[in-house]
Amino acid sequence: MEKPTSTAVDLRGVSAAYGSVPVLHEVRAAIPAGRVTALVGPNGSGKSTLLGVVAGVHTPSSGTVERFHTGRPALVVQHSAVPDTLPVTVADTVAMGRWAHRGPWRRLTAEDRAIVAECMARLGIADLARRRLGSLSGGQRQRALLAQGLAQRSDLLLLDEPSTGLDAAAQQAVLDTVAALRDKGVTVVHATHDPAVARGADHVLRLERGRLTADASAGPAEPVLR
Ligand SMILES: Nc1ncnc2c1ncn2[C@@H]1O[C@H](COP(=O)(O)OP(=O)(O)OP(=O)(O)O)[C@@H](O)[C@H]1O
Repeated sequence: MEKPTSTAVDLRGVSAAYGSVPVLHEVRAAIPAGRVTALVGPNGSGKSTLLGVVAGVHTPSSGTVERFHTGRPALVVQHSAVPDTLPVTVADTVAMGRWAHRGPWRRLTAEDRAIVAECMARLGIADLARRRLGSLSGGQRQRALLAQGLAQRSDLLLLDEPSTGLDAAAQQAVLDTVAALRDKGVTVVHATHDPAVARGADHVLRLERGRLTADASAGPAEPVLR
C-alpha cells in the first residue's frame, strides 16, 4: 500500500489576473507531495497561469500559496514562450538549469556538466548540444527546455504541456522521466490536453474559465472526479 501523501503546495482561494483582467477565481487545491498532478482544461482556462502561480512567478491578486518543499520550483514553459532570437546553444540552455545552484554565468563544476549531459541524453538531444536554440524545430526546442527543467534537480517540477509537439519516442521519454522522478519523491505538476496522460497521473485538477471544476485523486483504479 502506498504511504499517505502530504501536501507539497496548498492553494487557498487563489485568484490571479493580467492587469485588470481576472483569470483565476478562488482556486482551492492541495497538490500532493511526491505525486504526479495533471492540470487539465480547455484552451485559455488558466492552466499556464496556475503553473506560474505555483512556481511563484505570477503573484496572485488574492488568496495564498503555501509551499512545503525545499528549494526553488522548476518551471518548464512551452517552447513558443521562448524568443527565437536568444543567442544560446542547447548546452547553454540546459546549463542554465544549474544557475539556481551556482549563480548565473559561473563556471560549471564537473557535477554540473555531468547533470547537463545526463539530462540532454535523457531527452535525446545530446547530438544537438552545440546547435543554437533558435535554429531548432519546435519539438527539439521543447526537449531542450525540458532538459533545462530536469537539470534544476528541483523537488517540485512544473511542466506546461511538456509532450505537445513531440514525436512518440520523445513523448514516451517524457512520461518515463516523470514516472522516474515521482519514484524518487519529486512532486510533478503538468498541464496536458492528452486524456491518456491525465489518466496516468495520480491526481487531476480541472480548470474551466479560471475556476476549479474537478479535483480528483487517483485510487487503485481510475481517478474519480468529484
Ligand atoms: N500575458 C498575458 N496577458 C494577458 N492575458 C493573458 C496572458 N497570458 C494569458 N492570458 C489570458 O489568461 C487566460 C488564461 O490563459 P492561460 O494561458 O493560463 O490558459 P491555458 O489553460 O494555459 O491555455 P492553453 O491550453 O491554450 O495553453 C486566457 O484568457 C488568456 O487569454
